[in-house]
Amino acid sequence: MIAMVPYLFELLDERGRRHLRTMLMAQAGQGVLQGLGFLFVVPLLATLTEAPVDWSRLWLWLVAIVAVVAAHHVLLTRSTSLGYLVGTDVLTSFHERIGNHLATLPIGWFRGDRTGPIGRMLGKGTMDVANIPAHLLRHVVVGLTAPATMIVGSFFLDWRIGLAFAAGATLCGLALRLLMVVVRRNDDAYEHDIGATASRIVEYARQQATLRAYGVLDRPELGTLEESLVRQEGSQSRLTIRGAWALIAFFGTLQLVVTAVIALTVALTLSGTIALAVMIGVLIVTLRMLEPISQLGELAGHVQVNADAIGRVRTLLAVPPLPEPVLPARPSGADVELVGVRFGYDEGTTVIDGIDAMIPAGSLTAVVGPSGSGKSTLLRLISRFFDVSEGSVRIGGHDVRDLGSAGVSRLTAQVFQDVYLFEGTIADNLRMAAPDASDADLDRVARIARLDDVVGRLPHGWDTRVGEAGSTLSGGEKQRVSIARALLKDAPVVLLDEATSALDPANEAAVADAIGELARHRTVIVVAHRLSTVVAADRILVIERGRITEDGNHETLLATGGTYARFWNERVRARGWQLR
Ligand SMILES: Nc1ncnc2c1ncn2[C@@H]1O[C@H](COP(=O)(O)OP(=O)(O)OP(=O)(O)O)[C@@H](O)[C@H]1O
Repeated sequence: MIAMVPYLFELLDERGRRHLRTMLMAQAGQGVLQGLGFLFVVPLLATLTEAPVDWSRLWLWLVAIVAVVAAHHVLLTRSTSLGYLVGTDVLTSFHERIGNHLATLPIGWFRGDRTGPIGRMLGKGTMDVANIPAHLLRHVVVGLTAPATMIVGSFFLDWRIGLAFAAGATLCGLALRLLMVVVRRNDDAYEHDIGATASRIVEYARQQATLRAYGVLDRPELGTLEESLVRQEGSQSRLTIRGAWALIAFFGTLQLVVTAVIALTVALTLSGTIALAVMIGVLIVTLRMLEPISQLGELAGHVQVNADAIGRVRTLLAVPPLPEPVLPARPSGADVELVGVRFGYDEGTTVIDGIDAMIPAGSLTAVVGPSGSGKSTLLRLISRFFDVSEGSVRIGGHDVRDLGSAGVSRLTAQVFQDVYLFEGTIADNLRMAAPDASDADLDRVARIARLDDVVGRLPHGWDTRVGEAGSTLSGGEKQRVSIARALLKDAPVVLLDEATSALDPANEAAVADAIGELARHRTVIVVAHRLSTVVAADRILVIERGRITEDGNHETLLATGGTYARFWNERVRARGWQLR
């Protein structure tokens, strides 16, 4: 239970840590004072029942009790306000830390099934963690320190009663531990199922068009959304039922311990071992001890659920980021060199199988090859979305690992197959690449990327909102926005993954012109699917099964009569057929 405290320290910044430290000390003080307050009742009662009554001693104990109660209230006020403060610290620092960390993770980490759990972690997860210092920790610390003080104090009353308390506390501690283990196991399963359901719901909402196009409501190979919901309900009811049984076991143990202590105290009184006043005092202490311990039991489930949320945040923060150089290298030029590059997404698999190529600055290189041969993967390695398993990717004479992520990002601009536009206006989407770009800059790149006629046609021009993921624009229009964005970034190396989907002739011509413009003063490497792009390239690399099998320009490769010639002939045939 208390193990989560070091994790909170670990996750907070210096200011938050200071607040947490003071809060914990105030809460521990509160617990000790609560325990002492009840213990002081015993000598008070003993003094009262003496004949004659020693008034000065009686006053002394009364004053001691009043002082303890007053000090307890001061600490209670302080720790409560600090609890809210630390809760706010947690909320503010968490989103920042998680966000910063996500930005450093390899792109490969972001799989589709991670959207649900990340969303839940950033929403409910951070609220759960903030709840620990704001509400729960006080009950945990007081629930432990108050009984501990009473147990230590009870040894001064009578060692047998002290021993009985200590044995009872051990039993209750074990029952509490069992309760937390039960909650943790079942909560892990519940969180897993709820995260999976959240991912499915996101997919279900996003992919409605595809699902309806195929006349299906769901993807049966992943199990239906309904099945996910049923699984989630199942794990939720298991968590509730098993948690309730463990709680009943805890309270049963507590009642047993209390009954045993009361029976022992009465027996000791009847045998004349302890005085009647001590018995009454012990009974008061025993019954008062019940309150913080019961509260601890009732909250144990919540504490465990919230501690699990900390665990998940820690697991995320422990995912190693892409290594960054201490002193990033400075590139000279914009040529791209691949030296013995090997790579596989998963252990034991090979997608890129030893590629060597020198791509000079300012050239346009087309990469062609069968589907799945590794073309897009090559662009991802040049962008350093992943690190190579062997060999080296070099830009401007330096390994991308020595340039660092920021360096590679400055040097490269990407235009991907699946263009993703962010909710906002067309202008916002372009200014992502250059926040300070003027309206004139936007107009300039729009003309080059043939985006100007799209902007001119839309009712709100640059201020037209593109909808979530650019849903209000056509595929060709989105590509033009994406090319304009890359132009605005003005990076010396442009990596372009041409969409495989066919564009209408107007869009195709516009995109081809835009690529030509892009290539004017830049190193452009394009995974090409269109004849117009391939034929315009200075050089063509044919990739098959992760290797370069042909390397040359259009005429020489066509003359070779190999894979490229087949690719060319097939496309020409397909095009001719289309036109007829
Ligand atoms: N994120 C990923 N995780 C695991 N495997 C992947 C991932 N992305 C691609 N692959 C696999 O790597 C291989 C090469 O994929 P890649 O996308 O580079 O091919 P491609 O030549 O660009 O294909 P296409 O022309 O169809 O886009 C394929 O077998 C693919 O299944």
